[in-house]
Amino acid sequence: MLLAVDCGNTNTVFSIWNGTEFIATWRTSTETQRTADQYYVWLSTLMSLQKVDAQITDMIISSTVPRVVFNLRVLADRYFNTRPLVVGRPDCALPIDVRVDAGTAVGPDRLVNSVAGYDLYGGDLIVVDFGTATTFDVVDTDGAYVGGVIAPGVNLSLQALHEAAAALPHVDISRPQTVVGTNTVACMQSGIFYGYVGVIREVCARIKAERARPMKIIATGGLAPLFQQAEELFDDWKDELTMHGLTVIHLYNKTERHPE
Ligand SMILES: Nc1ncnc2c1ncn2[C@@H]1O[C@H](COP(=O)(O)OP(=O)(O)O)[C@@H](O)[C@H]1O
Ligand SMILES: CC(C)(COP(=O)(O)O)[C@@H](O)C(=O)NCCC(=O)O
Ligand SMILES: [K+]
Repeated sequence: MLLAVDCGNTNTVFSIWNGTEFIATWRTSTETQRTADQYYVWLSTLMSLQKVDAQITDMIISSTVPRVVFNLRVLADRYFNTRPLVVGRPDCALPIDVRVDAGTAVGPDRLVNSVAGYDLYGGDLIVVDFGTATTFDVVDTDGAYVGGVIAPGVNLSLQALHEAAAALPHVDISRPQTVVGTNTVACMQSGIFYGYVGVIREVCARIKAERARPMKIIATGGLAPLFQQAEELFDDWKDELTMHGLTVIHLYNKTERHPE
């Protein structure tokens, strides 16, 4: 079975794919100090607690944090006796083209999202991912990643307000009842929530205008449903989009290529 690892700047998600479906998904905070042995203790404990009987034979990693890749490689080698595919490295082929300025190291999560989006929805897409940063990935008609937009993440924006202004508390994102807040928390929530609705609308409208064609907007990340339920901003949203992309890339490398 395949262990797919999606490491973002805030959280790292591990999912086990049996070839047809994900049989387990676990999330831990991303920490550059965590060793292979620590990952394994955590993972094997959860597997036995939830009675997940999986023989891991393959591993694929997407990481926006380069420093964690070394320890994940050691995890693969020491505990699963396999050499992991690492998205973005030359030996991990992608089923799509990447058409950006020379020398640009595109975030692997964005490439994986583009692969997943193209596989599920076809070309001409905008994939919006609510992570530490909010990213907009533009997928061409033929599935190529052709660039996008990086905006500060929703929680990052709330945290920045709190850290920079002595009188502003830490607050969680939610949709305020009214745009005009009558207390500090409601004012902050309104600024972030409706500000973000504006960011999403404006960025997507400008991408569509710039590319002069109809495009589907697909969202992923924990905060996608909050925005979708409130404002109908997306054509669809999919929780496990990045994980799906990892399975597609793994299969592509297993079947389409014969590297050795
Ligand atoms: N369902 C949710 N409700 C509220 N906040 C969420 C939810 N899912 C994720 N978040 C927050 O969004 C931020 C980014 O989450 P995540 O998708 O894990 O980012 P990354 O992929 O960059 O690690 C984190 O601060 C996390 O706490
Ligand atoms: C934009 C990102 C920080 C988003 O990461 P995340 O929010 O998933 O942790 C990541 O994709 C990244 O580091 N990108 C490199 C620059 C680029 O994609 O062009
Ligand atoms: K992400």
